[in-house]
Amino acid sequence: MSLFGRRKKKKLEQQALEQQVLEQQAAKKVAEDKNNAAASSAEKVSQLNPDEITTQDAEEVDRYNRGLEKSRRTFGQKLTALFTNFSGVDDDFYDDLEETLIGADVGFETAVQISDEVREDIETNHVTDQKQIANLIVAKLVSLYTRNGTEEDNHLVFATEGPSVFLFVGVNGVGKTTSIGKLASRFKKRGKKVLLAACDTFRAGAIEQLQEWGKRDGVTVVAGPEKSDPAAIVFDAVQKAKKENYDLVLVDTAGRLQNKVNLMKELDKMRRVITREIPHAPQEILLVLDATTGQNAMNQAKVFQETTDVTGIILTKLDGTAKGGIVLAIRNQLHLSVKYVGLGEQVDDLSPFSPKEFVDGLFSGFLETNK
Ligand SMILES: Nc1nc2c(ncn2[C@@H]2O[C@H](COP(=O)(O)OP(=O)(O)OP(=O)(O)O)[C@@H](O)[C@H]2O)c(=O)[nH]1
Repeated sequence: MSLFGRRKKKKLEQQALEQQVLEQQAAKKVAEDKNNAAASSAEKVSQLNPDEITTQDAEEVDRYNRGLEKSRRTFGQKLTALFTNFSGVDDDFYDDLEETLIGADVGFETAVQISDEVREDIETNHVTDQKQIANLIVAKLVSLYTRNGTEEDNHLVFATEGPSVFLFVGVNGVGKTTSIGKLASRFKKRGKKVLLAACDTFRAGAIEQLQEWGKRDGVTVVAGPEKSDPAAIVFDAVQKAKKENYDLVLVDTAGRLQNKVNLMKELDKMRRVITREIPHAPQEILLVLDATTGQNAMNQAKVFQETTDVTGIILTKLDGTAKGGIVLAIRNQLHLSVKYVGLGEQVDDLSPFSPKEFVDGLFSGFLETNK
C-alpha cells in the first residue's frame, strides 16, 4: 500500500471513531432538541419574522457577492484544474479530487466522503462523460446542505416576550467583539432596543473595545472592572434588560481555549445566571469562527461543542479568504448552521448567511465552463 494509502487508511479509522462520537453527540442533541421543542412551544419562544433578518437590499447582495468573490474564484479554478488533463476516471482521479477538495478547505472527512460517493455513482451508472462527472461532483457538494431532506435553518431564534439573550463564544481575535458591534447596529436599525454585556473580563482591552462599539452604535454597554466575575456582569445586564424592557442582550465572553475546564465552568455559570433570570434564555449560543484559519477553526469548533451547547456559527473574515469550502465542512462535520457571515471590517459588513446562494455561487463559474 502506498504512503498516501496507509495515511488515508489510518485517517479513515480515526475518522470512523470520531464519527461514532459525533453520532452519539448528535443522538443526544436530537433527544435534547425534542425536549426543548416541546418546552419551547409552551414557552412561546419563536423566531423573529424571518423576513426581517433575511431581506437583503441590493447593496447588501452586492456586498455579499463581493465578499465571497475570492472563495468562489478559487474553488472554481481548483475544480477546473482537476479536469484540465482529464483522461478518464481512475484511482489517480479520485486522489486528485480529494486533494482538490482538501485544498479548498472542505476538510479531509468531507473530501473523502464526497469522493467515495462520486465514485459509487460513476461506477453504478457507468458515467464517462467529463461534463456529467463535473455536474455530479457539484451536485454532491450542493447536496451536503439538503441531506436527510432537511433544509438548513439559519435564522436566529428570539423570545416572543421579554429580552432575548445571545451569548457569543470563540477564541481571541476571531472577530467576536466586531460581530457583536455589527449585529447591535443591525438590530438597532431595525428598531430593537439592544444592550451589550462586556463579559470578556479576561483579555486586557476587551471591555474598552466593546464600549467603543457601544458608542459607535449608540447602544448601552454593561461592564465591570477587568478580571471581575463575568457572571456578575451578565447578571447586572439581564436585570437591566428586564427592568428597562430591552429586546436583545448581546453577551461578549472570553475565549480561553487553552483552559477547557475553566472555560466550561465560566460559560456554565453565566448560563445558569441568565436562565435563572430569564427562564428560556439564552436563545442562542453563537460560536464565532475565523474563516481564514481553515481547519483550525474546525478544531476550535469541536472543543466549543464539547464545552457548551452551541446553536449556530458566525463565520467572520470570509472576504479575506479563498477557503470558503469551510462552510461545507461546518455543515457536514459539525451539523451546525452558519447564521451570519462577516464580509469586511465596516459596521455593515455582516450578512445573514444564505446557504443556497452561497453554494450555488461557489460553483457557478465551474459549471459555466462545463455546460
Ligand atoms: N476583513 C474582515 N475583518 C474582520 C471581520 N470581522 C472581524 N474582523 C477584524 O478582525 C480583528 C479581530 O476582531 P475582534 O472583534 O477584535 O476579535 P475578538 O474575537 O473579539 O477578539 P478578542 O476581543 O481578542 O476576543 C479586527 O481587526 C476586526 O476588524 C470580517 O468579517 N472581515
